[in-house]
Amino acid sequence: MAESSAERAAADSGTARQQPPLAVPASAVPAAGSDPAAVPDAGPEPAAGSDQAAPDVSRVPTVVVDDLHVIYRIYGTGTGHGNATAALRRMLLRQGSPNVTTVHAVRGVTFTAYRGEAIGIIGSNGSGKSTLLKAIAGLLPADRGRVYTDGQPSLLGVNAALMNDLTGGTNVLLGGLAMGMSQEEIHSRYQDIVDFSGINEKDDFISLPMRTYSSGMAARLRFSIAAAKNHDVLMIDEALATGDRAFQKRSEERIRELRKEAGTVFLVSHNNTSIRDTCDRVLWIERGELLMDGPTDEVVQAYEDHGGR
Ligand SMILES: Nc1ncnc2c1ncn2[C@@H]1O[C@H](COP(=O)(O)OP(=O)(O)OP(=O)(O)O)[C@@H](O)[C@H]1O
Repeated sequence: MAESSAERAAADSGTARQQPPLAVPASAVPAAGSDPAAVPDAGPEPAAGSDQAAPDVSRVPTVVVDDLHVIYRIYGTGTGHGNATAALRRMLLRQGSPNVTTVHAVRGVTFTAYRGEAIGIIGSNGSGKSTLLKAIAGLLPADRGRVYTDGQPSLLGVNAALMNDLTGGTNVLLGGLAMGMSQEEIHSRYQDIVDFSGINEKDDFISLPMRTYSSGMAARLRFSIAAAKNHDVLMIDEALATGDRAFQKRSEERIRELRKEAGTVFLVSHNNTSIRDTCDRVLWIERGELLMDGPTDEVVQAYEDHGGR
């Protein structure tokens, strides 16, 4: 679980602490499962300290990520014996644990996010963007390092769980309750949420079970539910890529509003135009490392110069 109160953390650690300069070890190995061919290239050589400014004490920090490492452990690899029966048999025979493969998905990432910022996270496939968001949301434990957050971050991913057998309308109610809204609040926002999603534009789909929705429709509804509430920290994983252009425009507008309402928004996307339109700061992650952290134009330009799309 992510730890509480970035302010407390910043105070504890004396906010002005020097963040370690970014170092890309020469021995850096691509994380298993990532596609090295898809990595544009090693990217710009990060100048020590140039891309990770010291925390700004004049603004309110909402998320502090300090030398974060996340490692996935995949059990039973190589043997084909990863199921429960095989595990029980091994226990009964008092055999050791099966082979474990590790994937070091996030490697020493450090940054501070502030209230009012919209931060894009870019990088090639398998570079660690979603893993970083999940770790900030407290859904994955840190192997090393720390994450401090202000309030409970809400992760809105294309895989965010709603109940497929329930109607879109019931999911709006459940999603709202899960986010801590009162029944009255949900009822008063219900029509806005449905209209924003555009689910009912062609027919009364909101009365049908979500399993009848296309993946784009489901993603739009998830975004609309999550965006109905003002979040301290809202994290969006690729949601904008799923809707049509009109929905993307509405989402971008809503992200701008959420920013004005003093939250912090993280957006993971492969759509550089969305990132440019929505974010004022961008983190470029490659092979689990933070390669660049700076103003959107500079970072996206560098990413594109190195073949990123
Ligand atoms: N549940 C998991 N178990 C094991 N390895 C995983 C798991 N999820 C992701 N990985 C690995 O961690 C690394 C980072 O994956 P992640 O999904 O964070 O990348 P990403 O940058 O979000 O990718 P994409 O842009 O393709 O969505 C990859 O090498 C991936 O194979």
